[in-house]
Amino acid sequence: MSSAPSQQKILVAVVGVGLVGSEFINQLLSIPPQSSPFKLVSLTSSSRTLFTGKANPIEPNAPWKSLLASSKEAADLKTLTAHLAQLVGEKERVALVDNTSSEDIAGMYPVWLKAGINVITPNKKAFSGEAELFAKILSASQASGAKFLNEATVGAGLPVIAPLKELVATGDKIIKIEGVFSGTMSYIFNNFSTGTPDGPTFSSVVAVAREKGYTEPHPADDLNGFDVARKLTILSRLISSAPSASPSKLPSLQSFISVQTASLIPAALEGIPTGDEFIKRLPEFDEEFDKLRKEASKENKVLRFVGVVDVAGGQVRAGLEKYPIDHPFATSLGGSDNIVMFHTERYSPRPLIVQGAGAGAAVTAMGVLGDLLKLV
Ligand SMILES: NC(=O)C1=CN([C@@H]2O[C@H](COP(=O)(O)OP(=O)(O)OC[C@H]3O[C@@H](n4cnc5c(N)ncnc54)[C@H](OP(=O)(O)O)[C@@H]3O)[C@@H](O)[C@H]2O)C=CC1
Ligand SMILES: N[C@@H](CC=O)C(=O)O
Ligand code: NA
Repeated sequence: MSSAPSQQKILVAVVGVGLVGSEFINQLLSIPPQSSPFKLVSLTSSSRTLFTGKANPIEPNAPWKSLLASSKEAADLKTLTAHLAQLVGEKERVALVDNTSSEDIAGMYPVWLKAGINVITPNKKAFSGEAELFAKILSASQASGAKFLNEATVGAGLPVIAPLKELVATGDKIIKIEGVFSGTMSYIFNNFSTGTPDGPTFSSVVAVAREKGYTEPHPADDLNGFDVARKLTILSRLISSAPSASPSKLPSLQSFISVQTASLIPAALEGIPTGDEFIKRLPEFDEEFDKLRKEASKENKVLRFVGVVDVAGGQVRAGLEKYPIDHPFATSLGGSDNIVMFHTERYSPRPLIVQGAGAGAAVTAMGVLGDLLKLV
């Protein structure tokens, strides 16, 4: 019996070796080499690049951190692009994994896709930024056939993008998507608002969330709701740009700034430069948040910071809303969980619900590696 012809391995270049990037590399290298469909050929940090070429890929037990740190090649996207484009020219399949949150790297996606390099990423910037960049990404991918996959941009490793693509591609009609999309906001309101009129002060919950590392270094970067607005932009554009999409009432978003976002930053604390000062002054506003909690409790409700893509109503919005104490947003969330409800023609009147950890290196890297496996 003749054995099946061995498949060409996909050559992988990683840009960004921080929290998610390092975990991603470890998960990738933990696939046994004999069964791995990948060869890791390049690593780039903010200062250095290591390019091994396909004959000499980075092996599972290689000390990749020190190899990268001691590389003589300075990080330079032009050179990296040339290296990778040359590999594609040799009829190899190449994937670039962007594990940064950099706008500059996001701006390179059209170039990479045009060159036939697949792009995999948890970085929200390209898909939630200027509409022109997103349009360039779509047309570059269509022209070359190279794919861009971004499951981990919404709900980290939770399946959100993939099921949404499948619902739309199989002809279901999305009526509304609503959810708790921010791990940080989830933690804050799961602890602040439990249905009772009293509880810990808002500022103390935010301070604990910061100590536990759930918030950005400057908590205003979570409380402004922009992270949620970016995730909603990604979902909204996915619905509108799907090949099978029919005209919808959804607004065309110029960027995540176009999302109606109700920031939780008190006006007097707008623009405070440091996280420390912000945390120090936040207690001045505890009474306002306490009033909101009491009002919700009177109605037997809790407060949750949610995002809504209301396709039927033609609205994309992020903000604080009240939910009955027996609603899944009140009963089933713990820690920094995300929850996403898809209300569709088929999933009606009961929605399709996805729930679980929506942040953290292990689950985010899993989402990225899962996307990479979709290329195989
Ligand atoms: N952490 C999480 O739970 C989740 C994260 N994400 C997304 O995953 C991505 C990575 O997040 P995370 O790992 O937590 O963040 P980190 O800050 O830990 O890592 C980002 C890394 O990118 C590097 N970097 C920045 N600019 C460049 C550049 N031009 N070239 C090469 N490397 C660069 C940074 O290097 P340096 O430090 O030297 O600047 C840093 O090591 C982000 O887009 C984030 O939004 C998505 C879902 C959940
Ligand atoms: N800061 C984000 C993490 C991933 O996007 C969150 O709070 O959900
Ligand atoms: Na996801």
